Amino acid sequence: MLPVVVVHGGAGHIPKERTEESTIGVKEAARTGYAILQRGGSAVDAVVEAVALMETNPRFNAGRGSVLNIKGEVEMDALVMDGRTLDSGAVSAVRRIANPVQLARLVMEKTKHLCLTAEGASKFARSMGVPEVPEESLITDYAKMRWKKNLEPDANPVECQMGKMGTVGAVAVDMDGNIACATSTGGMINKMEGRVGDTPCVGCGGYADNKIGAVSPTGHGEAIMKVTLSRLVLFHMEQGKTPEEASDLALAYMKERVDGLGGVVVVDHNGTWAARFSSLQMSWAAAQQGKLHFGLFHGDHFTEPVEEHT
Ligand SMILES: CC(C)C[C@H](NC(=O)C[C@H](N)C(=O)O)C(=O)O
Repeated sequence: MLPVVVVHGGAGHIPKERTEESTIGVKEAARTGYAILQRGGSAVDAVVEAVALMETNPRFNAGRGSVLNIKGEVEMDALVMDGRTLDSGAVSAVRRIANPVQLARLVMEKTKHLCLTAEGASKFARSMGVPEVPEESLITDYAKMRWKKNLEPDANPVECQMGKMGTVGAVAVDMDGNIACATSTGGMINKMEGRVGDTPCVGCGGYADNKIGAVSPTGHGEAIMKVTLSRLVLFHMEQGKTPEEASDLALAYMKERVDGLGGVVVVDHNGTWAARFSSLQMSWAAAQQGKLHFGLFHGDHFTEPVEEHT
């Protein structure tokens, strides 16, 4: 099986001066995931490490750089799913950890549950030896500025969500044909305390099944949940659609039915991949057969060689 990894860095509007960094970030994540796959690493390893790298990068709305909730705090959601067994692990509204996706993986591998939330998730992190980090280490000046701006009485609710975006996600197929997905986010700007979005909900913020493929989405979480976007894409693939057709059908349905915009990265069990979005832009990158593909706006498809380790 020819390994492949596809990542996204969010479907929200990225201000012009930040697009370059976003593209660099997704390319780096795709390269990291691809190197793991080429060394014979698993699809789960590849998606978790690719996502963890983007969580650490302050340019994305996940881990450090997350958007703030209404109280000015960071509450993060993350999910990982293993398409071999349909096991998944998630954390929601978790605070003061650097890499929620790695904690989600521990939930999958070390507990009999699929999702841990808030304080319970923090306690579990401590019990696993995951270090607690100071809240301030996750908050960037940019996130603080957006938060303040959105608290102003005349703030425009649409504008509110613009400017600082970058939920992150990845899907991969490894050499053995195993498939996985992972997604991580700080959520929506100035969300209510305790708000849980699509990301940690299996079938919404991601799904992976070796028999079909895998999806990681980004977009307005409430809309994604209403249509269970990830599972909807896979449903269309089960009906014989290609990853690209299935993505476009599911995204069009979300737009028509609930007025929601977003994007997805997708792979099928043959290694065919797609990166599609109904929003204005989505930063994405894919690596397969010695080539790195990437883009940001509709119609973009740039390529460059990627190092092959054999
Ligand atoms: C405005 C939207 C398109 C921006 C997008 N947000 C998410 O994906 C948020 C995540 N799905 C949630 O609801 O918690 C982004 O970060 O790029």
